[in-house]
Amino acid sequence: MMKPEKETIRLDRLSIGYRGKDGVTTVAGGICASIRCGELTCLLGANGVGKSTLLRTLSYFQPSLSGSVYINGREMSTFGDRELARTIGVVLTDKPDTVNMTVRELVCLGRSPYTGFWGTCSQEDMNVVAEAMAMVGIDSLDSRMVSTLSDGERQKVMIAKALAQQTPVIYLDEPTAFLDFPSKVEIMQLLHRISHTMQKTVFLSTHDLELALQIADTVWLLSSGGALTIGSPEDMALDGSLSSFFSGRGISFDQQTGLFTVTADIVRRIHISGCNGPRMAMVRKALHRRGIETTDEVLSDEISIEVTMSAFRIVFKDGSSSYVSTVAELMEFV
Ligand SMILES: Nc1ncnc2c1ncn2[C@@H]1O[C@H](COP(=O)(O)OP(=O)(O)OP(=O)(O)O)[C@@H](O)[C@H]1O
Repeated sequence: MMKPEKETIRLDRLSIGYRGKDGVTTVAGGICASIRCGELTCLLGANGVGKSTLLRTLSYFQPSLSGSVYINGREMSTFGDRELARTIGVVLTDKPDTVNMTVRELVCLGRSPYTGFWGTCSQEDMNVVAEAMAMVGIDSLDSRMVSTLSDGERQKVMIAKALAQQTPVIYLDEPTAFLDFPSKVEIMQLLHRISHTMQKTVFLSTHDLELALQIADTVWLLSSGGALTIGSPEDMALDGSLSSFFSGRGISFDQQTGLFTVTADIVRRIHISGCNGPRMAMVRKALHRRGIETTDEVLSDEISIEVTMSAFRIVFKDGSSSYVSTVAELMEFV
């Protein structure tokens, strides 16, 4: 069976960066990649690697140094302003200048590529705005002034504005920055839902690594120097791309759990036995934080720990033992 063609955006030997009076600074060069519709794609990379530069170049806010960007097979530079505004919606993290208006008025601005010179919204435009606000779940904020919104609420409003723009492509620069964890999850799930249910091409940059690895369909890892690795989070976990990308930065990637752990210098080893499960896992986690690795081997010169169904037992070097009920109490003996 033929796979459906999903490529919307194609980067062909794209070089991004800046031209200044002192010459050209290339942030990343020779990028060949594509972004697909009906998927959420997340761009990850350390501070300063060029995520915003790439997003600005793809949004046509800044010129590329060389190479091309194709949207549905057509070179981006051949699009007129209005046509581009009907094709790409961009959500930036900066607070909008337009705070002195209501939420509905701001979302209505998303209709500007379709409205006339005076920007007057028709009934049909208002229906699109209402639909966008409902999709994002902000109907109740309708007449609130934008300046009174929380960061999370404002982010949703900006996403609703992009939806009201009815573009097949949406780019977002760090949409989860400054949000509390549940709001980050909500925004990422919302964007995932939008990409899948509306068949949109959603591409965003983020520093929320674990969230991106759980929610993104495809991940782009951009390294300093401009090297780009692309794949599904699972394939990247299996082929070692994630481990090597983050190696040596105080975190390591656990292929079994698919999670990152803070790397600790191991200074001791302790024997642990008993029921495997969450209680054992939490003891291991607390020990790891203290630089202690657990082993099945009984070590004569160390205490050992037994995890039972209801308690933690510490066996001291002289053979005596004590029971405690919490991990914190256990750590006091370690
Ligand atoms: N206007 C500019 N002129 C020259 N260099 C710039 C300009 N804007 C950014 N840079 C440089 O380009 C590089 C990439 O910056 P960019 O903002 O794209 O990184 P980023 O990955 O988005 O970083 P962060 O995660 O910190 O937001 C950095 O070295 C930055 O200093």
